Amino acid sequence: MELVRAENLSIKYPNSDETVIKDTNFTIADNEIFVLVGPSGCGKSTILQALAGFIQADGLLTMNNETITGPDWRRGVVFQNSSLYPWFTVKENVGFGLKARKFSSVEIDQRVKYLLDLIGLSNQNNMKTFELSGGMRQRVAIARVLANKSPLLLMDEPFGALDAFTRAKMQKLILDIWQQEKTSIFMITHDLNEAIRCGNKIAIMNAHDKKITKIQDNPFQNINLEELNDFELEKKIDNYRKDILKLINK
Ligand SMILES: Nc1ncnc2c1ncn2[C@@H]1O[C@H](COP(=O)(O)OP(=O)(O)OP(=O)(O)O)[C@@H](O)[C@H]1O
Repeated sequence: MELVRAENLSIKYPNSDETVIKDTNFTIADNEIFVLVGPSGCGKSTILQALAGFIQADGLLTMNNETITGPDWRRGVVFQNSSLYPWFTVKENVGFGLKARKFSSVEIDQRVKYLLDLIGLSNQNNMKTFELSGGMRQRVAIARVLANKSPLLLMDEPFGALDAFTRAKMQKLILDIWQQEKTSIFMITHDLNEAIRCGNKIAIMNAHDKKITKIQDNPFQNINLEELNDFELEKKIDNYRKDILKLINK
């Protein structure tokens, strides 16, 4: 089932005459991980911001056939350095959105407990977030968004600030979460290995066209390249990566 549809989507920032995105088209299906790659400054975050409802776009942009007109709990956003509430505990940060939406404390406790288990931070539930490592903080940011049961997660370079080892663990976590929660994910990354490990679909932009120029199915989802011991498969993935790079650098 289709969740998001963008048709002839064009975007200008209110303070500028420049058209950043011009006539782009894409759809995101239910329970799909849609990864967007492209060179710096091509407009990836701009598309994410329109999806989040932070900026207005021309053309059609719908979720569940409703035009996106502003931010909404159904679209949860995770940034590279998501700010948590430093004076709140891990548990309070994760439950914050549900409290604001007036869920009962029993419901909040249940959901928060489940999510802390899922992200592997049950033992840290009473820690203040300034006491956590960068990777732990990003896990809390993801759980905070998941708490709302948003059907769509929007992630802008969510692991960009993390070391390679933590990053690989976070990619696995995202895949686990996606399987458990059946959510759709729109993710921006600069890391093609990350795109290949996480995406069902890989969407590509280049520096000139101001649009998504190609969307392809990813035949290699869930393969951790760090642990790969199959030379033939490695070669295939390498060629696939090179093809994507060609389109990015076009
Ligand atoms: N708030 C803003 N007001 C005006 N122009 C902006 C604004 N934010 C971004 N832009 C411009 O829009 C274009 C696309 O920026 P955007 O941040 O979407 O690119 P990006 O592909 O996400 O880049 P990066 O990979 O470096 O994060 C750039 O030319 C940028 O200068």
